[in-house]
Amino acid sequence: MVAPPDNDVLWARTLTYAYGGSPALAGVSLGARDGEILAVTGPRGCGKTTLLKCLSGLLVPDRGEVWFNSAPVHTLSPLGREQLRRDRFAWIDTEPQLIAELTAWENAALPLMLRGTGRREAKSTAHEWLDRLDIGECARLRPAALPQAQRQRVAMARALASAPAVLFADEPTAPLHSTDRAQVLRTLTTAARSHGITVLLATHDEEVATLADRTVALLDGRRVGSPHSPEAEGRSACSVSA
Ligand SMILES: Nc1ncnc2c1ncn2[C@@H]1O[C@H](COP(=O)(O)OP(=O)(O)OP(=O)(O)O)[C@@H](O)[C@H]1O
Repeated sequence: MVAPPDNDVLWARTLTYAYGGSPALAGVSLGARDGEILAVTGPRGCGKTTLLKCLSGLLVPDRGEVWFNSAPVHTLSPLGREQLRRDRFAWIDTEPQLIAELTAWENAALPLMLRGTGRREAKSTAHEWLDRLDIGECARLRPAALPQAQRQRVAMARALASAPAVLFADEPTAPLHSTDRAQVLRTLTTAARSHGITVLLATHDEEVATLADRTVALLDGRRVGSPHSPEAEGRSACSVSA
């Protein structure tokens, strides 16, 4: 078995995935370093979402491996993957997925409380992040009372409040107005950098990708414009062994 490089928080080798026989990923390898913002780019349907789902344990690849902090993800049980997602990962979807019955701060605090953080501490952390994302005044409102751009900020606050090791963001600013997009993205990337959060950012927008440290481009489920194996990405210091 090939061991992942030490300085990669997330590492994947030759990921292959098909939906009912229709291929979505065909042998994608990559590594994400600790605290890095890595953009996954490519046209619609090229496999960005599927790649993020395989990396985060939402999907199990048909073939290939995923490692998080040098531990295999692809061999974990469904419960093990669920715990990993709850305790170490966060996800921001294109459409904000909030709980309608909860207020903005309760939504943002929920992942922390699910991990066992006390209500008072979770509330205070949630309020801090809502303030940082300029929606502090919406803290007591329910999602239905907020425009979509504000709901997406609540979803971002929820993801960041849980201080994940890895944040998966799937076209997170697509629903935002273009004037809002740059500011929200900058807030997101600045917050991730200052907290050492690794971000996997799927986007078809080249401008969004410029905020990342590095880009992995996909086309038809394959990597393009770069080596196909993470071993070939110039990381001789983290040599792998058979
Ligand atoms: N649940 C599904 N069932 C069947 N096919 C799917 C499913 N999800 C994605 N696909 C197909 O798999 C391929 C890759 O889709 P994926 O959503 O990963 O790409 P993407 O780059 O994220 O696209 P987009 O930018 O539109 O979200 C596409 O051909 C898509 O139609």
